[in-house]
Amino acid sequence: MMGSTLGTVMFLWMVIRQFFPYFSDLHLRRWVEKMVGYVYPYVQISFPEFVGERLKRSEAFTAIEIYLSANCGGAARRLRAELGKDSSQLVLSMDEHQEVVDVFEGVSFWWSSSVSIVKSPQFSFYPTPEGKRSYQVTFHRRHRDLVNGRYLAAIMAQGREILAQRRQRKLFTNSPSRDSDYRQLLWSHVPFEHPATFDTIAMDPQKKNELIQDLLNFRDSKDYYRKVGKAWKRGYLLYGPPGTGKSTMIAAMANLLEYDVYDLELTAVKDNSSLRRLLIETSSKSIIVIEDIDCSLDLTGSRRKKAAAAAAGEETEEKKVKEAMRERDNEDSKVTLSGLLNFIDGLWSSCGGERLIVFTTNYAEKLDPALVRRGRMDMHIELSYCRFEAFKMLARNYLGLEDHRRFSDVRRIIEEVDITPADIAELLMPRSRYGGAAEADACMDALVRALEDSKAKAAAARAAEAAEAAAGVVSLEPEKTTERGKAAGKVGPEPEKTAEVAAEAASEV
Ligand SMILES: Nc1ncnc2c1ncn2[C@@H]1O[C@H](COP(=O)(O)OP(=O)(O)OP(=O)(O)O)[C@@H](O)[C@H]1O
Ligand SMILES: [Mg+2]
Repeated sequence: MMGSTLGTVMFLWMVIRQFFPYFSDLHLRRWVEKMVGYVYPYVQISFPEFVGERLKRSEAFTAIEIYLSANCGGAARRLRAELGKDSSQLVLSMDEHQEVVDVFEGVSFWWSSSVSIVKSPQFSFYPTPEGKRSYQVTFHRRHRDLVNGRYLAAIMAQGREILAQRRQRKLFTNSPSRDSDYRQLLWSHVPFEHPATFDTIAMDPQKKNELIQDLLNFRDSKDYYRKVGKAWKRGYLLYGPPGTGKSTMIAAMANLLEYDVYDLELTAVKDNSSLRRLLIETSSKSIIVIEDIDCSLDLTGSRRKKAAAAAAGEETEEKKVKEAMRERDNEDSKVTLSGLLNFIDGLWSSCGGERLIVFTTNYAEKLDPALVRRGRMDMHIELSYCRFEAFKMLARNYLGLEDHRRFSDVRRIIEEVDITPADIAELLMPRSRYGGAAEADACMDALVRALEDSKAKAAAARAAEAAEAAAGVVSLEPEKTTERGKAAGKVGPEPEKTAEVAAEAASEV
């Protein structure tokens, strides 16, 4: 039908050109278009692949591509295949110059894809595609309102949803910034494939649940943040000794919320404005991580300089050289505390939204209070040495053990010994591939031995420390020590009595 209409129009066109040769081309075209409008009631909308100056791929184009391949891919004769997530499945989409029909609320829409060859390749910094691809939709003009109101919105919504499911999450890191190259990418990325989940993290179960609830709440409270007028972001501070699972926890958070991870290396950032540029380039649904915040930023720089100046008189040569070297190292990076605070909750931090900012440190007490106050770091999470509940999770995870005869020994010792989950995990890793009960027994025995060892070592270290302290006190304040010795004599059991008790005990044996 469309063909016959077109034929009629072409015929009319030729007739018009013969009879009105004095019409200018422009007049003619306008007039013809008007005439065609009466006869040909169809409207066409075109969606080019690239829009804008930076040749950013149009979101509408991507959504349409996904929508069409999901809804009417079967109708097209020629399809294009790409490897999807995990490289395990093929994603099919309509190839160029194909036409399919989509029916929405009982109305037909003709979709076609086309590619026009770019004639003169212009000089450009960005890689230009070989041709300009676009999708066209044709529909009757009486459905214009439907298209504007519901049809395009439905396509965008469905396209986005499928894209989110299919999305391969990424782990980004910032490249060292250089002045000379404005076009270099700020972040480089690899696929994010860390397998950690909250099920495999050993920590106090109650704290873990609280954290999970907090994260899920955050993800679902877009409207709430809007209502109270806060930017949609949340800060977490993870602190604890090395090997207690801070980095693992970040991976688990990313896996729970399905966010991308931006691992920000502060020492590679030149100054505050580079920091801001990095922030702007992050997408929403992401976690921005700054590991070991106390080491990566000279937060106490000015104070240390003053202290150094005060103590300069007594300083040795060697100390001065060290100080100078550290100053020089820091010169490359001029990110300041106020720059970092602005990064976290300045005006720029609200662009995008749905972002977590996570800091990790081994020493929470070293950080500037301004950095960790509520509102900047909303939650402080301590990851600490392994206690019995956490140990049970590790035993279940690594050895599949719900219970074992050595659990009671572990329970007794582990409360007194500071051992990290990383150390325990290492001890519980089966040595052979097949595992089994004997393997589990061996692992548990090794663990108890290691726990006893470290308990003995800790006791020895404490004794040595006490002895040293006592010696120090003796050498510094001889009189006081003698007094204290006398006092101690009073508190402790009297010498004669002690001998009596010992004799009694010996006779009983
Ligand atoms: N709480 C935990 N639950 C399960 N596994 C853990 C836990 N803590 C540590 N591990 C294991 O120990 C290894 C080291 O942990 P991780 O790198 O997360 O420590 P960290 O706290 O980030 O240390 P650092 O302060 O040195 O960066 C991980 O591979 C992980 O398997
Ligand atoms: Mg770490």
